Amino acid sequence: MKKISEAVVRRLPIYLRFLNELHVRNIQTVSSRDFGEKLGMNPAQIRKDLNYFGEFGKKGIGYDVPYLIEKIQQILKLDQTNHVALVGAGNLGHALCNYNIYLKSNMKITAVFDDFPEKIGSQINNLIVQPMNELTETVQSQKIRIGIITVPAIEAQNVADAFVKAGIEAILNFAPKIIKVPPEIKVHHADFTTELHSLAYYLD
Ligand SMILES: NC(=O)c1ccc[n+]([C@@H]2O[C@H](COP(=O)([O-])OP(=O)(O)OC[C@H]3O[C@@H](n4cnc5c(N)ncnc54)[C@H](O)[C@@H]3O)[C@@H](O)[C@H]2O)c1
Repeated sequence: MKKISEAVVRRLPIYLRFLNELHVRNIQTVSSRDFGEKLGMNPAQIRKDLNYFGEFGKKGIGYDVPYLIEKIQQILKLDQTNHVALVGAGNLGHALCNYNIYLKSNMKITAVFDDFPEKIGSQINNLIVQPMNELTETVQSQKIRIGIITVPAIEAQNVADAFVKAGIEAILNFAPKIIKVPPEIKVHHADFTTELHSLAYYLD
């Protein structure tokens, strides 16, 4: 398969969410024009993105919604179970764990860790906050491959190192700090402040 750019990979979940909305409304087919209109995107871009993975659309008919959902789920590996570990059971960590109920059953935060003694053993929904010395064992026993960092910036690198040591393959980092990891580990930064700052550029 051709090398897929990160921009394409980042658009696929947006397509998937839109397709799931159509599916809930029992809509069976969608043209790339409708697709583009609803998402505020260029239909040619959507066709090009999907064509990287195969000929999913039919000329004059469009895309079969359930089929495309299945295909995008396979491409994104959302047809597999993806357990996620979160480190930092503070304000943001709580909010993300509370969001768990909106995530599909095969992609959920299944373990949460903190190093503050008073937090260890406390409960967030159905998750019990575990001590950091249980990270590696839990990651391995639950086959966790994705880690989320919600600790203060100054601690983010330590947590990233602990994740790497535990065998995590991808990290979503909410701390405003660039973390260094081996090249085979994929990191996404969810940076609230830089998002706001770059939006400010567009203000009159
Ligand atoms: N709260 C927000 O709305 C928000 C938004 C965007 C980004 N962030 C970023 O997310 C991070 C967390 O923010 P918060 O408001 O939840 O902070 P918080 O202080 O409420 O929570 C941080 C938690 O991390 C734990 N912790 C600290 N060092 C640790 C370590 N080495 N190992 C394990 N646990 C450790 C602390 O005990 C605490 O429970 C920060 O980097 C912050 O800048 C927060």
